[in-house]
Amino acid sequence: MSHAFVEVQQAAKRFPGANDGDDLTVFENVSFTLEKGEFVCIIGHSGCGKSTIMNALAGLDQFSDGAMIMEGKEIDGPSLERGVVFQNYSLLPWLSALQNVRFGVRARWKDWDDARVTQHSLSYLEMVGLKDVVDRKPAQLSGGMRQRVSIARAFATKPELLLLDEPFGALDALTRGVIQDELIKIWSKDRQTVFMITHDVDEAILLADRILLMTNGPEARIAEAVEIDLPRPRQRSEIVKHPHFYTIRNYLVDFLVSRSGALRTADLDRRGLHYPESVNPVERASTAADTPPATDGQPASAGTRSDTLVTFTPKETHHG
Ligand SMILES: Nc1ncnc2c1ncn2[C@@H]1O[C@H](COP(=O)(O)OP(=O)(O)OP(=O)(O)O)[C@@H](O)[C@H]1O
Repeated sequence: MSHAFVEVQQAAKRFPGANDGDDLTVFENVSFTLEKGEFVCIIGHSGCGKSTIMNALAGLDQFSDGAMIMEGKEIDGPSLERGVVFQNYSLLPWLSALQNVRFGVRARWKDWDDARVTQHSLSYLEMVGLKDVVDRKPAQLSGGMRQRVSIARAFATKPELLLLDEPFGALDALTRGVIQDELIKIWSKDRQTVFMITHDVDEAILLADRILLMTNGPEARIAEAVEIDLPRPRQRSEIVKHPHFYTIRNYLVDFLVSRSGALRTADLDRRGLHYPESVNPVERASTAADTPPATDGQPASAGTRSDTLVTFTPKETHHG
C-alpha cells in the first residue's frame, strides 16, 4: 500500500476557554496529504488555523487530536528535513546575508569544508538576485531583500518539506511578483515539497498544484482541494490568458467571499453549536451553504467534503 509523503490525519486544535469558559475549537477533522514534490497552498480567512497547522508541521506546536506523518514517521519536533519561512524573515540580525545562509548550510552538512559551504550558499543567494549584497546585514537590506535571504536560506538547506507562512505578505506588489518568480525558478530546479499559506488567490493559482480551502473558524475544516492544472512553467502574464484561469479564480474568490462562512454556519447548525455572532462581516453576509458558485464554467467535480478534489479540466477518457 502506498503512502503519501506527508499525511495529516483527523487533526484538531483546541485552546482552553478563558475564565472557565468552553474550550475554543479552532479546527477539527482536518485531514490532507502532500505528495512528494507537490506545491500545495492553503487559503482561508484569518483565524481558521492555517498558521497553527503550519507550526504543527514544523514541529513547533502540537495538535490536540490527530496525527502528522512524514515518510512513515510521526512528526514530533523540529527537524532539518523541514524548513520554514515566516512572514517576518527571522534572520539573525548580527550576521550578514551570506552568514545567515551559511549558518543553515553549515548545520545541515557538518562535514563540508568552509569553501564548499560558502560556494553553495552563494549559489542560492545568486538565484534570488542578491549576489551583490551578500555582505550586508539584515538592517542594511530592504524588506524584499530580507525575504529573499530567508528563501535562499530555506532552499539552500534542501529540506524535504518547505513550509512557507505568508512569505510575501509584507511586500509591495512589484517586489512580491519578482520574488514569486524567483521562488518558481528555485522550486522548478529542486522540486522540493512545498506547503504554503497565502491570502492571495492569484499567488496561489500561479504557484500551486493544489489549493486547500478552509472554512471559517472557530470549528474550521478543509472543505475542498482544488487542483490547479494550468500548464507549467507558469508566467503571470501568460496564465491569465488560459481559458480556465478566471473560472478557477472566480471559484476561489466565491469560496472566500461566501461559501467559507456559509459552510461553517451549516456545520454549526448541523451539530447544534452556537457561537456569538461572527465578527467577520463576510461570514455574516453569506447565506448559500453547500451551493457551488455560479462561474462561467463549472468545475468537473465539486463538493463539500475534505476529500473532495475539484478539477476544472475534464480528464481524458481512455477507451479500449
Ligand atoms: N495560545 C492561544 N490561545 C488561545 N487561542 C489561540 C492561541 N493561539 C492561537 N489561538 C487562536 O487560534 C486561532 C487560529 O490562529 P492561527 O494563527 O492559526 O490562524 P490563521 O488562520 O493562521 O490566521 P491568520 O490568517 O490571521 O494568520 C485564532 O482564533 C487564534 O486567536
